[in-house]
Order: sequence, then structure tokens, then C-alpha cells
Amino acid sequence: MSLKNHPDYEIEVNRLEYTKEYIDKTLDATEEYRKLYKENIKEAMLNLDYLDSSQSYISILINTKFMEMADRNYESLSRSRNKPYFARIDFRQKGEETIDKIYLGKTSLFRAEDSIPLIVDWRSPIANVYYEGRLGETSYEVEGNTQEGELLLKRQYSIEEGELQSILDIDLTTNDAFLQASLEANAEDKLKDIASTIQAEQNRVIRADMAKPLIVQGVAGSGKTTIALHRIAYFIYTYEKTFHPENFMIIAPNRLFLNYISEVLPELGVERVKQTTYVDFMTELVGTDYKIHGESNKLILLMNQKVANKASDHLSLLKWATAFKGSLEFKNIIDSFVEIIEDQFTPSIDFTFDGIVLMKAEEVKKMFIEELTYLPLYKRIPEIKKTLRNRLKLIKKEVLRKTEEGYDREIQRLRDTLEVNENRRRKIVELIDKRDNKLKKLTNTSKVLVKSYISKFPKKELFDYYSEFMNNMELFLRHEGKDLSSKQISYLTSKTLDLLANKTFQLEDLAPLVYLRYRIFGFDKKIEVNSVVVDEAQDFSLFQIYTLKEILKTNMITLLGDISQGIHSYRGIQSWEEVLDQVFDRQRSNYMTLVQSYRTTIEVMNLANEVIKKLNNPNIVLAKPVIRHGDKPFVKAFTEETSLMKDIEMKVLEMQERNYKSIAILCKTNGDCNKIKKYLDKHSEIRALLLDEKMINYNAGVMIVPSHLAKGLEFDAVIIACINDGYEENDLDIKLLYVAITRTLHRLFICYMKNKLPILSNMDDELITHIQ
Ligand SMILES: Nc1ncnc2c1ncn2[C@@H]1O[C@H](COP(=O)(O)OP(=O)(O)OP(=O)(O)O)[C@@H](O)[C@H]1O
Repeated sequence: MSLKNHPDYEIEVNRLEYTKEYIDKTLDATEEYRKLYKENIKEAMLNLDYLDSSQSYISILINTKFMEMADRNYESLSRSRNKPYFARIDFRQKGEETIDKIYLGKTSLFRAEDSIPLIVDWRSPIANVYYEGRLGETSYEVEGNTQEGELLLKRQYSIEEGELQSILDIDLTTNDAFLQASLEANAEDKLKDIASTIQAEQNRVIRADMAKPLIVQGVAGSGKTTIALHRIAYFIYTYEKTFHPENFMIIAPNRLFLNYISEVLPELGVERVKQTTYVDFMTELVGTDYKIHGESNKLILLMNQKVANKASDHLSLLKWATAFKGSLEFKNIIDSFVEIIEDQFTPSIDFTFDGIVLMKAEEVKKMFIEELTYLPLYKRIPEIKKTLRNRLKLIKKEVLRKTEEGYDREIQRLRDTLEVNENRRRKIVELIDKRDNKLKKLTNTSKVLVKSYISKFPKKELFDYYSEFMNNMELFLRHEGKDLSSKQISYLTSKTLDLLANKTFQLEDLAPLVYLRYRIFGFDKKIEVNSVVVDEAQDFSLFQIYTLKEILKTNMITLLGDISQGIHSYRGIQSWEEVLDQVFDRQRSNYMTLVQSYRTTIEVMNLANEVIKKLNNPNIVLAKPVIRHGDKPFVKAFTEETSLMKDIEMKVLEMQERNYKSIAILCKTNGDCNKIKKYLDKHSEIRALLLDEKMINYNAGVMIVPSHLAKGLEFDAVIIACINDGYEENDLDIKLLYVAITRTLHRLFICYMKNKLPILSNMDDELITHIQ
């Protein structure tokens, strides 16, 4: 049905006009208020009397606060001016006659005169009905109470530049045309918000109980990253009074990825959320000038099949050591180490003053290991210090008084018993001097007594302890758990000690180091984060997740990931089961799965599913693509490198002709990426950007990307190229190829040098188009 033929066309156009006018009016009024607050601040500044200025200070503070609020309102309203809402629901509360017509948008707007909501925020409780509900009987929850009612209409709008473009009424049979349209759009260089097309299974993840840990296993393209951001926006809205945006933190795999997701939260009206990578966050907590050694070298080494075959003994030790450092067994060994340090931490002598024992060594130790266990070791010292000071304070006056009295008694005795002569005078003066010296000495000693006792506590740095730990072979040998061979232990410890000697450590040392700091020293500043969302969490180890949970002291953790994309599984988790069982309390956690994939076409997803099936892992869940068709992936084998390069060039030009905004050439290794970059620079007009992990920014266009860096990103068209390095039939390569295939939104080409792609060798012709 054309827009104008819709029975409610007039009503909807008028409604939109009215809303826009009201927004304009509100914007004007907000602007006036902003001017007023500015004036008030200026005036208060002029009257600021530095001696007695409380009135002016208060005025400045209040007006600044108002000004900030007005700024925020202004920004969110002006953002929504051209697209005030995206949907409408008609809802009748049970037992009521009236029907509420609720317009849903990215921000709410109330009419000041009568508090009628003109736009209702997509995160409000009633909006749940739009995302979850079918027409008919339905309900939603508000602050623990269920509101029942009937959903009579579910309508979607497309509004561009303030003009109504289409209206779509959804009933049981309507396919989600808005979703289709949104998926067919070309990729910008950044991820976008999906408030208007959130699907029911995604909505459940967004609104899942925040107080419990949540694990989301979602297939490639199921919207995990997008949902993670919407979940944060939802909670900031719902718990506005309890949490501030600064209390939320997103952990993403690298800075490039952070840049890629940077626009979603501002689009949803959320600013100031902490966005970081695990490495950045943890390195800051370790707080050192030590550097991480070759972060991605390990994956590159493991990807290199030739090296893998040649040095298999070394490689298997390397893999083992990496995995072991990420295990909770390793954490347990650290705990045993901390116990040893704790046991030897307090001085073995009593705390005494003038021969009087104020605190026995055993009492100090008891306080240290029994009463103060809730604190890290070094944070217990000030508490002990306080107790020592109090004890000394209590006794000091008494000791001084008794000492003085003792001398005075003796002096008096001399006075009473000795004859008055020079000898008596000398003796008395001597005694007075002795008394004064003793009192002075006692006073001086008391001043430094606590300090000198405290100086007997150890004073070491974090890395001293880590080295000490690595030198304690005994600890590793006698730990309960899987038996470790001395070969394994000596490999792990000596490699780590070698790196430490050069002031470096490895990525997998980060969790142990932060954990050790947490147990031994604590952190200088309180970490002001209550809730954390981790994307690509499949690459995290159990120890990393455990450490996050411990140091943030929170259960408000959301982990999102896809086991099929676990290309760092040599250090990451193997299944979500182990996280639920070993890190969280399964009964008090939520686990959800997303199987619908939105990014790519049915044809591309079918090929991706065939590839991932080769993992032979019964736990792998295959993705269900949304109904969107495209070309079958094109696959072409080459015998000459230059022909392959030429073909890549042609494909890129063809995609540019079609106005695709982002085109990626994905290779397994940096070596192949460099080759293509060199070729294109030398022989073509195409200016391609070679992405590497140090980059923090990229714009749409042609990009050459090593497949491990492409994880999480998406492009309009993808060309997978294998020159020297292809994908073999092993777990890592299968996952890498799966990641590469699932990066495209629309088109996929695979070009490879003959024999470099055994994974695809037996693929059914149904799935791919072979080009000769
Ligand atoms: N409900 C939706 N409406 C419109 N687009 C959606 C929806 N859900 C997901 N998408 C789109 O699907 C694509 C994939 O989303 P996203 O990158 O968040 O998925 P992912 O699960 O993190 O993917 P991967 O694990 O493969 O990196 C994005 O373009 C996103 O905008």
C-alpha cells in the first residue's frame, strides 16, 4: 500500500508535524533557559566575594547543574528532531476503556502543560510490549508489578529528515520489512543503533536482570556487540538514579574495535561510559613500566603451519603454558603463594616500650592473618599501625609518669638522708639529669617506636613478588590438581623469568599480575565501575574473567561471545559451561543464546555453517540467517600470483562501481596482506588501507585486514585471499575462515592459490559458484 493510501495517513502526518513543532518549541525554550543560566552564572561570578561568597558559589553551582541538564536535553531533542519516533503501539490496560497511543522513540518527550507523553523512550517498561508482544493479550512489568492489557496496533514508521516516508502495520503474518530494509543498507564505517528493529530474542538479552551475571552465546552476526551497547543504554535509563554512565565499562578486543562501535551509545543518548580494552584496563592496574611482549606473536606463530610442524614440542609447551596461566589452577597456586607471604609477613619480635610488651609478635600476626583478612596484605599495615599507636598512647603517659616518680622518690630519699653538702648537691643534680635524660629518651623513642616496628614489615614491588613466585618450583610441584611435569614447570617459569629480566611480560601474565596486586597490595584508587560488559568474551581465559569479577567486586557482568569464533582458544575458554561452573554461581546467573544471524545473506551463511561444521564439535550451534538472499559466494583458484592479484583489483573496482562503501580484502597472515598492499600501491589506482593492531581509527573504503583483526568488524563486500597462507583443516584455520566469511554484509569472493584452501575442496556446488 502506498503511503498516501494508508487509512491513517492524514492523522500520522499531522501527528508528526505536531511533534516536530513541539520539539522546536521546546528547543527554543531550552535555548532561552540556557541563556538565563549563563547570565546567572556570569552575574554570580561578578559578585563573587572571595571572603564571603557562599551565596554566589551556590548560585554558580546550581546554575551550572541546570545548564548541564539543559545541554543534555537540547542535544537529545535536537538529535531526535528529524526522526522523533520509529513506532507506535496502541495498548488498552485491562479493565480500562481508553486506548493509549504510544509513540516510541530514542528519547522521551513530555508535554509540559499536562505531562502527556508525546514520545516514550524505547527503554521504558511499556516499550517491552512492542519488542516482545504479538497483537492481542499481552503484559509488561513495571517495578515488579505485571500490567496486563491488549495490544491493538503495532505500527512502524520510516521518517527521513522529518518527513514521513512509510507506514507499516504489523500483524501476525507481516514479515519484518523494516528489519529487511535496515539489513539491506550498506555498511557505514561504524556500527549503528538498532532501537527500531530490535528482535524479541535480542530484547530479552538487553533487558535481562542486571544484578546477575549474564552470558550470551551468539552466532556470528547475531547482534551481540550491538545488543551489548543497547543493554548499557537500557540500564543507564532504568537505573538512572542509582548508576551513572561512568560506572559502566565496555571491554572490547582492540582500539580499532572501540572506534568501530564508538557511535552507537551517543546515538542512543548515552555519553561518558568507560570504553577500554582488556590490555589497557589491566595494564593500568598493574601500573608499571614493564611492557607486554609480542601480544599477537603467539597467534601468528600458531597460524604458521610450517613452524608448527617443525617445532611441535616447543609449540605444545608454549600452548600449554599459555592455557595454564589462564586457568583457575594457576590462580590456586598464586593463592598458596600469597598464603606463604602472609604467614611470614609480620615481624618476629614483640612490640615493646621500655621493656614492656605492648603487643606480642603472635598477637600482631593473629590480627594480620585473622582479623584483617578482608584487606590486601599491604593495606593491613596501616591498621596494625593504628593499633600499635593506640597501645603506645595508652601506656606512654603511665611509663613517663612512673619513671619520673621513681626518680623523684630517689631524689627525695637523697634529700632526706644525705647531709647538706657539695656531695649531696652533686648526687641530686646527677639524678635530676639522669631523670631528664631518661624522660627525653623515652619521649624520643616513643615518637619513632611505631615507625621503626612497621619498617620491619616487607617492602617489595609487585614484580619482586611475581619473580619470587616464579622461582618457587616447590609450589608448582606440590600443588593439588593435574600433575605438572618438571619439564612443564621449568618451561613456564624460566620463560617468564627471562621476560621479567628484560622488563617484559606476556598477555597471559596480566590476569596473574593484577590478581597478585589485588591480593598483596590492593589498588591505589577505588575502581569506580559497577557493571562491565565484555564483548568477544570467548577469547578470555577463566582466570581473566575471575579476576575481573573479583577486582570489580560485582555480579553485574555481561559476557558476550561466540565459541565458534574462538581463534584465541589456546588461551581462551573452551565452553561457557566452565565459566558458569567455575567463575559464577550457575543458579544465580543467566545464560542465553542467540541463533538468528542478521549480518549476511542466506547464501553466505550457508557456506559459513558448512565450514564451522568441520570443527566436529557437538556444542557448536549453527546460525540461522534472516531471510535475505544474495549471490552465492564466488570461489576461484589460481596458479599464478599475478593473475590472483589482478583479479582482486578487478573485484575491488567492480564493488566500487556498485557503490559499496566498505570493501575488505581479508588474508590469513600479515605476510599476504603486505603482498596485496604492495601490489595495489604499485599497479593500481586503488588506495587501500592496511589495518594493524596499533591503529585506533579507520574510515570506510578499501581495507586489507589480517583475519584475526577482522573479528567483530563488518564490510559491504569481502574478498578472502590466500596467497602463501591458506586455511588447512585444523581447528584454528576453520575458525579463522569462519570469521572471515561472516564479515560480509552482501558479497563474498574467495580467491586462492591452488592447494591453499583444502577446507573448501569438497564443498558442494550448491553452496559456491566456482569460477574457472
Ligand atoms: N535487530 C536488528 N536490526 C537491524 N540490524 C541488526 C539487528 N541485529 C543485528 N543487526 C545488524 O547485524 C550486524 C551484526 O551485528 P553485530 O556486529 O552486533 O553482531 P555480532 O554478534 O557482534 O557479530 P560477530 O560475532 O560476527 O562479530 C550489524 O550490522 C547489526 O547492525
